[in-house]
Amino acid sequence: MRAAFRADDIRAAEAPLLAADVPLMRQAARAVATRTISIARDRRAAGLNADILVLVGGGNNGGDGLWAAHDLAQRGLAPVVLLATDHPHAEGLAAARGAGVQVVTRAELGEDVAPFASWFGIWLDALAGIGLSGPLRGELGELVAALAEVRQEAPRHVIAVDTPSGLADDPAATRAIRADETHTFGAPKPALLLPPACRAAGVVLVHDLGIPLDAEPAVVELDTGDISELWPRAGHLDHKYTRGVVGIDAGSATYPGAGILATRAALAAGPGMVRFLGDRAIADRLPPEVVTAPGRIQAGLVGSGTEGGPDVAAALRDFRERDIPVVVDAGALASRDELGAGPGQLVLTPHLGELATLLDDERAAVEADPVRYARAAATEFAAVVVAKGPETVIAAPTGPVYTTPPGSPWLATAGSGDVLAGALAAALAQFAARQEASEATPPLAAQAALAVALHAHAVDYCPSAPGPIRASDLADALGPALGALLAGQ
Ligand SMILES: NC(=O)C1=CN([C@@H]2O[C@H](COP(=O)(O)OP(=O)(O)OC[C@H]3O[C@@H](n4cnc5c(N)ncnc54)[C@H](O)[C@@H]3O)[C@@H](O)[C@H]2O)[C@@H](O)CC1
Ligand SMILES: Nc1ncnc2c1ncn2[C@@H]1O[C@H](COP(=O)(O)OP(=O)(O)O)[C@@H](O)[C@H]1O
Ligand SMILES: [K+]
Repeated sequence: MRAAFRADDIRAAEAPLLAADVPLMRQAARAVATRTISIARDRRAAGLNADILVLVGGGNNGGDGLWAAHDLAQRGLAPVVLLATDHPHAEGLAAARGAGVQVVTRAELGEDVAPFASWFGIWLDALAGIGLSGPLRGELGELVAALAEVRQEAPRHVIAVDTPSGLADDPAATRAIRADETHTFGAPKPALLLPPACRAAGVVLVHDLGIPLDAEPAVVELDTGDISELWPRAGHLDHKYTRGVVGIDAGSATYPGAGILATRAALAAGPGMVRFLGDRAIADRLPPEVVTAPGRIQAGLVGSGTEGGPDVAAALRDFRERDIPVVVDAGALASRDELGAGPGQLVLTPHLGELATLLDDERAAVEADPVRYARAAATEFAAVVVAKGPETVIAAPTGPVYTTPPGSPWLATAGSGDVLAGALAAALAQFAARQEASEATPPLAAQAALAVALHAHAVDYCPSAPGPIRASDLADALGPALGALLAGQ
């Protein structure tokens, strides 16, 4: 699990340590310098340009950069500082100069700043961190835009100090120099874990520096370790009804496969029973352990492989009236009258195009800020929204936004969403059963995130991995993937 916190919360958590003269900046700089030395060594060994340019802005983020330059110089390297401010961190600048670091100012370079920066194979981006207020503006904004272009021209290694300058709280911010790695202090910042900004952060390495954070996280990223820890396990005294019963009404004459895939996925993801309550013709094509008789269920799935319509709306209404968690997928998302406040807890699973339709907006606008739209839909429909895309974000009306490490792009295959829908319903049924037994369970959005993480992890268990996968293999792979995680592998 990784949790990201808003800049204000990190600043508040740092304050007592700074008041006690804990040298946070020196520790941050040392971590960056140590990593930079190893990158420089590797690049030199590979015959690549290993000259180091430290981009320095006016706040403490620039201070980190200056102290890193100092540390690098003390350890025998020859970094150059590009000072992009008239108000540099005074102590840091004195230390860097004292260690013999060459300092060039933005003003001296004028129009030549881009060609100058292009001479260097390694950039440390210490222009701005969590002190950023709003989107990058003015000269700093122009500099970042110019350097972002240079960065694309030739392969070079960019290390972002705390954040790629320009990114902090807002995941929709896009003006930044794309980093290969981001060394972030205290805790990740929201933009480092959420799309689309996270694509500019590269690998995010966290140096906690002993900063104690007890605010509510803005973002929680759940991974396979959390599945091992939190996914319900069968206990000695369990029977099939205490392990969770899933009800599925999915598939149609046009798309029968979706009902089959969702059901196979639900079977593989660990519940005590799966009831298929949809089209009889589909039921005849399901594995023998699927129960087709009606009866009690603890979570439902409706809509995969359908185009909506009165029957789908009626199925959704029926599931809701049972007052259980219900996964609302594909065609069922069009049943507007059945969404919104009422009995049962809804988990909507739109891809970004469906999310745009749900909110009567353009797909491009949703792609530019999926988190905001997921939250808006969660609020409008009083639901958990699983906004599916290259990165999937999960939002309830309040509380942290959940996400998972990005999955393999091979997940973008027809039927993959049906598999996810089945896995989600299976997860919700199992957690609901645990809740009935008065056990503590994670919030619904976290339960959904665990299913999303399992879906992505199962790619590795498909027979064709690491190559392209088929959704039916993915459905079956959920079982071995989950089994290995529960066994602690
Ligand atoms: N609080 C601390 O002492 C610690 C802070 N650390 C570093 O300090 C950073 C925070 O430092 P600061 O609060 O001084 O701020 P930053 O250094 O992040 O940013 C301030 C600079 O950005 C400029 N700026 C702000 N908003 C802008 C905008 N919208 N457009 C253009 N320019 C803008 C300001 O004029 C200023 O030059 C962290 O990100 C981290 O790197 C670390 O050294 C660890 C300890
Ligand atoms: N580029 C990508 N990288 C990783 N995962 C992706 C990518 N594109 C799509 N996915 C995932 O694949 C699944 C596709 O679901 P969906 O769009 O509903 O497809 P379908 O309806 O064909 O099953 C979602 O879980 C989504 O997050
Ligand atoms: K930075």
